[in-house]
Amino acid sequence: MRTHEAGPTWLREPDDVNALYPGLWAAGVERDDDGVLRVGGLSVKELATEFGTPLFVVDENDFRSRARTFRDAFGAVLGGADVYYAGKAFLSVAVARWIADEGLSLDVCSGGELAVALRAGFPPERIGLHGNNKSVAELARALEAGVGRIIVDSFEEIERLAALATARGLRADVLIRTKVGVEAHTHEYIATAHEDQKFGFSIASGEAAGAIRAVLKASSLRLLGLHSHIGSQIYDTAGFEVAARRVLRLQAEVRDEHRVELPELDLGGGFGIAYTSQDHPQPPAVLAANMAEIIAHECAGYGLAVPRLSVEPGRSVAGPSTFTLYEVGTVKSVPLDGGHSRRYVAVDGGMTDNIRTALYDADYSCTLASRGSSAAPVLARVVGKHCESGDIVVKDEFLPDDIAAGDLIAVPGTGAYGRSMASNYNLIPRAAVVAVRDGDARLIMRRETEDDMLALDVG
Ligand SMILES: Cc1ncc(COP(=O)(O)O)c(C=O)c1O
Ligand SMILES: N[C@@H](CCCC[NH3+])C(=O)O
Repeated sequence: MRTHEAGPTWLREPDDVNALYPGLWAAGVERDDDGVLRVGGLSVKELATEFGTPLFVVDENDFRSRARTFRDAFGAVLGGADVYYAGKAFLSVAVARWIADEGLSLDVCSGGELAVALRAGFPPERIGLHGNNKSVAELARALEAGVGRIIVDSFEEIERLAALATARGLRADVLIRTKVGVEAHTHEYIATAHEDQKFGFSIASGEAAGAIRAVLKASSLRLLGLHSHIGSQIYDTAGFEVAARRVLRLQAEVRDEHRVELPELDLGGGFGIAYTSQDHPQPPAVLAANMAEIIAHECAGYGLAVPRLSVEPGRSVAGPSTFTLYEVGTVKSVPLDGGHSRRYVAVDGGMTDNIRTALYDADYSCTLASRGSSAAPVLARVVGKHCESGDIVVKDEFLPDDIAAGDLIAVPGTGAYGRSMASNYNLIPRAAVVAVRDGDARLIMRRETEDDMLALDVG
């Protein structure tokens, strides 16, 4: 007897609800003979007991190995391209140290991210500072810290930065963020290259050419190159290719107008990852080879020297390394039309640790993590504990019919834009992050406490 309504077309009823789809989980995740999930040699039951739930569990070896894979894949093309890990995906002092150890550079986009990087002792010359509205204090701090590059995003910022650098007797290295006019295939809120959005200087309108003139005129700024970031969670490489073509055409125009060849080119991040078994991301080596081919071809066509390429992956390094561990509380069966029902499985977190489902209608998957089960699969919706009906973590997943309070559920692919976008809605303390490696678990971000929140309330 089917105990569920028909699922969405992408969701196939699994033969085995205990199966782990390899593309979704960090390399160190496996199930033991009792069906308990283990990561880096530790069971999720031990982790939940020691650190509580909800808990972000990072497989440190997996994170580091993805960082290295990007470094090596891009390091192997065009005479060596640089990889700036985008800290907005997830940044802590420990993560900044992993990134430094693995030989990557770092993209920060706020004073807070810069502060974490500096506290970690991250080499400032390997940091790039982004932001469409950097404050004077943020720009000043970046200059004083010796940040390697500032990616400018507006005419006002060019003036501000030039004045701040002049006042300090410095020359700041800058890239200009362009808007290439590509409609990236992703959710509207995370597409960043169409004309009607806040980031960058439009190439089509001539704004980018104006920004180039302004930077070249400012004696306290040195123009390293152009930058483009078309959006996030993108699988289709066509958008990156169009972006590369448009930016390089502009680069050729710069050479013709100003007689300068810009030495660098940054094509941003945005590489998609798998959130369900239906997602098939491109490996970094393929991304690197495709970009290199287009760049080499366009440069040859324009007679340009090939600039030093850099990219800024965030999600594709951090996302797959981590799962969120939740404890199940209330389970409800909600009757639907046609005699069907949906199982609502409520967990002890939700939209405060994962806003992506509510914000971008994102798909996630999950599994029963604290035991195996031979019960029949039922179509379930995993929801949180917040006062919103949109507080959904996993819209549709098959879970065993005997799922019950006290079970642990794990949601893979939550290392990017989960903890980094966490909130205190409903005054729920933000979740802890634990890094697991070779049988050791280390807290890298502690759980917030009620006292932390009460301390802010000075009324
Ligand atoms: C300028 C810039 N670089 C890099 C990234 C990282 O993107 P992702 O995490 O999709 O790789 C972002 C975020 O979308 C960004 O705005
Ligand atoms: N926060 C977005 C990605 C935006 C990245 C910043 N430009 C997400 O979760 O998918």
